[in-house]
Amino acid sequence: MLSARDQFYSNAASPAAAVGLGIEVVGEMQPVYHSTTMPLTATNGYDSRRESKTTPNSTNDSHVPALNGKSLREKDMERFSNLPSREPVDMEFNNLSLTVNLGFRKGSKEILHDISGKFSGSQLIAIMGPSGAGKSTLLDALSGFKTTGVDGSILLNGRRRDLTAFRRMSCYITQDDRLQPLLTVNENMHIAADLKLGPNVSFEEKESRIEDILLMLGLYDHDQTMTNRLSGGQKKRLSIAMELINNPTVMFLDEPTTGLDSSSCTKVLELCKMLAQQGRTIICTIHQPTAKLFQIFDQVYVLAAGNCVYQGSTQKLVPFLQAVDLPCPMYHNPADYIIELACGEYGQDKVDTLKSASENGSSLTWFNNPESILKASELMRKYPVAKKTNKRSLEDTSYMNQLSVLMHRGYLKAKRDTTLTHLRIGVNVFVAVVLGAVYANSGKEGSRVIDNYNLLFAILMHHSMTTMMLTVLTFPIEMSILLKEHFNRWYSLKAYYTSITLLDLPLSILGSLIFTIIIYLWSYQPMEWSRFWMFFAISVLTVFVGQSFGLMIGAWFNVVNGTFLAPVLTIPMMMFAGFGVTLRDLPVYLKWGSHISYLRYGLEGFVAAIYGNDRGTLECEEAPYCHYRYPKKFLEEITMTGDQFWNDVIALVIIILIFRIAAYVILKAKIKSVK
Ligand SMILES: Nc1ncnc2c1ncn2[C@@H]1O[C@H](COP(=O)(O)OP(=O)(O)OP(=O)(O)O)[C@@H](O)[C@H]1O
Repeated sequence: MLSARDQFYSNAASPAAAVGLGIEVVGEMQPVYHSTTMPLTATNGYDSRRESKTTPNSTNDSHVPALNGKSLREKDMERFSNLPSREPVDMEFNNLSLTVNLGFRKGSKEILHDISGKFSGSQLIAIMGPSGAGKSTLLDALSGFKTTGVDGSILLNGRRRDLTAFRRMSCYITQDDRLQPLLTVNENMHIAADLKLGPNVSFEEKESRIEDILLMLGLYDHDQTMTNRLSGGQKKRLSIAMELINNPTVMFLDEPTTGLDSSSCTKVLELCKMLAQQGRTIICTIHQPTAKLFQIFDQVYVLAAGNCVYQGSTQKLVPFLQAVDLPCPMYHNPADYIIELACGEYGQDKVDTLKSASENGSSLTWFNNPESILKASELMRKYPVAKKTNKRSLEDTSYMNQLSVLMHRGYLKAKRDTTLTHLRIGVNVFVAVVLGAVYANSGKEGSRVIDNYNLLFAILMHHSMTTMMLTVLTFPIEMSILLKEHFNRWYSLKAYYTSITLLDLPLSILGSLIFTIIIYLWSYQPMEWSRFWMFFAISVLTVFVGQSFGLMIGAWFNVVNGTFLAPVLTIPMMMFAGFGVTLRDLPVYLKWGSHISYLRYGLEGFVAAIYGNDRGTLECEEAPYCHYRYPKKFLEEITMTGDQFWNDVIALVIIILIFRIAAYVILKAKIKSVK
């Protein structure tokens, strides 16, 4: 058999050119179907126009794909009875271009070049194109995920897109499934329902909506399965299911079929098709669909290096290619062929031909029933101006509801991730035992004051470094989920941030308490309750400082850079703490460092707890010469006064607040920069 390229060149001049998928075009584009292959027509494909005109209760299912032996619509339409129906949304964009900044002094780059297009309601639309053509960029621009550098107009039902209102009715499903791995399908669905529907919708109503969606998406039998055990296709369907809870009208899916086997691809796309038939506008990017998958779409929008080379129905792609004298070779998948053309495999002039034939997306000629497509002014007349809402927040539920649901989710995650929970307690016990064994009784013995001082510094490093590194390593993983869920309006950044701050408190306090009890008793620090609680307070505050510092780094950098930076940035803090070099001996031009070093305040606080408050003479049982029998002498030597405890506490609290606020600002900026 000839290759597509050979067929292309041999067919180009042929009077009766053969085109793909068994459709032969004879003379004036009369399709003749090859008997051995399936023709791509409205009779057995998807006639989206007919679909969109039928009512949800229509029983005309002859052309609706069958899933598990039953017609999709027959089986599933009524299952969505719990989702209120919505007006379909027609999306139109004109002269859309998107430019990205390449960085300082590197200029900018235009990725989308003045493209136009029209995506009608109740349609499943594919944005296709070779790698790097700009599919994801177009999806980002249309969904509002990217707003910087976007030029041109985007209309919804004929009116200029109001991004806030649009985001309330749309959702974005990312290519990678950003799901909570340690929650079951049912738990994930309930969390989504609680965040999106709030406490005013009864549990029963949420449950029945979840049941409907899981049944429809074929996940009902897996509702008790942990998400990390789901297959790729099931994860994709769960991502869709969670967004369906609040019944979006427009859904954007970035490469929903990537990484799935052909059967899962078909299932996911058939599902999208059904969702479209229910009145939604479903827009997917797809790399190069097989002929079977290609048929499922109602409409395709093909990009080549940021330009539109075809826009129209799937069925009309072959006639379009024929019309522009680039007939699809016989037995060749038209989807493959248009991608090959878009790649420039047949020459750049062909790309230009396609671009001008499709008028860079302005032409509606190749739509099904182009004459029935409403113009912007007609759409404006048809759809009244949407009611103005005074609600300022994008989220559907209150801050308190978001916070309590996120706290519940965090609790479930901590309960499931027993390894990490046990590890955190275990590490505290282990380090306390090791240090206790090394520094046994150093707290009461006058001849071992320096040892005890070393112990205090070791404790400080343990508290700050373990929590800092844990946050640096785990937070970036959470970031991707945060970006998706926050964009899809599940919760505000404020609610998320408060929840992660509060969630960690119990474990941090418990870990510090266990550590403090072991080390305090084993190293025989002064047996006074007040000193014990002072010691514990500094421990907890150091843990919080380490965590906040880690959060700041984790919010800014990825795991690799963060893991490198966190310890490196700690070294100057150690230097300025007054350990090794006393604060008195620090060069004048470096004195400022001691004021910003949280380790200095931690160390000073520990020293105040153990040797401050006029502690009496120390025992000297182990050595005849006791240089530091009098704690005051030791304090003088390390240039500390021992009465700064409350100042140290205040300084640590201020540093925690500064780090926390900085981490929040970085997170906010990061979310903005993605746009
Ligand atoms: N922020 C950016 N800075 C520089 N170039 C960018 C940026 N974002 C996208 N691009 C470039 O824009 C082009 C289109 O990218 P996009 O991710 O939209 O392509 P795509 O069609 O989705 O590709 P793929 O199918 O491989 O995912 C690519 O050449 C990409 O390198």
